[in-house]
Amino acid sequence: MAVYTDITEDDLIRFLAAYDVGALTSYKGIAEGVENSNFLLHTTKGSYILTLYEKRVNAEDLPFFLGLMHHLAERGLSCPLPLPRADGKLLGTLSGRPAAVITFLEGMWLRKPEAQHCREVGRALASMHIAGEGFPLKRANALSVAGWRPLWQNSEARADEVQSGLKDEIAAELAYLEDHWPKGLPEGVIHADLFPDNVFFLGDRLSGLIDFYFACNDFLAYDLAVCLNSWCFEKDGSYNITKGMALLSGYESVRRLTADEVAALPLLARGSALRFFLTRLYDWLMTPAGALVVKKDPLEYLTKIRFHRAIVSSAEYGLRREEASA
Ligand SMILES: Nc1ncnc2c1ncn2[C@@H]1O[C@H](COP(=O)(O)OP(=O)(O)OP(=O)(O)O)[C@@H](O)[C@H]1O
Ligand SMILES: N[C@@H](CCO)C(=O)O
Repeated sequence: MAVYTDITEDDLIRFLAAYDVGALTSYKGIAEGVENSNFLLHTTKGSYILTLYEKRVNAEDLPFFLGLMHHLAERGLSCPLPLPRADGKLLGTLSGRPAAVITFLEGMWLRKPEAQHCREVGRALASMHIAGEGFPLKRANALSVAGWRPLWQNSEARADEVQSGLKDEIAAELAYLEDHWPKGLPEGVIHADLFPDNVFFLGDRLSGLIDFYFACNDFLAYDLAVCLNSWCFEKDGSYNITKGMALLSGYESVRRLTADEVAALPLLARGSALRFFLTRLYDWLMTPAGALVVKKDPLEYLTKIRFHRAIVSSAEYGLRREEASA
């Protein structure tokens, strides 16, 4: 359960006095997520999410994340909105953490997504890329290729505790990606963490996207690679090409990939798999015993790195186009 910072009822009531949300009737910690502390609030006016921003969120980046949610919502994308305080600010402080109250998005995330859901996610991702155009703030991707080596250096010495041989394999993978990382692909605002637990559905209809706290400016196709990794593999580690085809064709029904993006997809997928491997490995090794969070398995992403390493052409992902075999 991701509640790193606890709150008291008295502090919460004082904090909520700055918002137009009515009186608090109940609240509870949310047993999901690994990054921030989240609470579900019920008040006399409705339901809200309270988020306390934790370790990986730099307070200076919060105006980017919160402003982006407004920008996307104004352009018709379904996502939660941070509520303004009486002083007009979107952020306050609670239990010593930056904190925001966010509108509650109806829906559930899918534990077992199918191909039709992958198609919906592809469409929503491309729509987000288009809706993000014109957003004036910028934020570099701290977890792209330049950020991987410092992350790796924190866990490298203990990597073989998780699996023998890991230290050498990841060192070689990282060096390869640093040397071959693509340049000059189309860029824009990306979500960067659009896993199934960040996409809500009502029945089979996608109802919205949440958790914009890794959003940044980077290659648009990198975002698609994150989704290929998080939506199109089965629990046994196998790639599901039907889901891959659905995701890619859903994306391309809204925004067509350029030939360069198609050619770069295997590398981007490798890089994205390494990024999640590295943050998971770090958390696996460094999260103190007893923390109220379910740690995620880094080895799931080692399997994906190996899969992408063997890919020769994006056609193998199910991208049915001439350029895919270029
Ligand atoms: N706006 C919202 N409306 C409804 N539920 C929400 C909303 N925001 C968060 N939640 C609930 O809180 C859970 C955790 O939220 P979120 O994914 O933002 O946390 P996180 O710690 O940043 O997670 P992650 O591990 O995905 O980075 C979600 O799975 C969902 O159940
Ligand atoms: N979506 C990430 C957690 C948030 O960074 C993962 O599954 O590793």
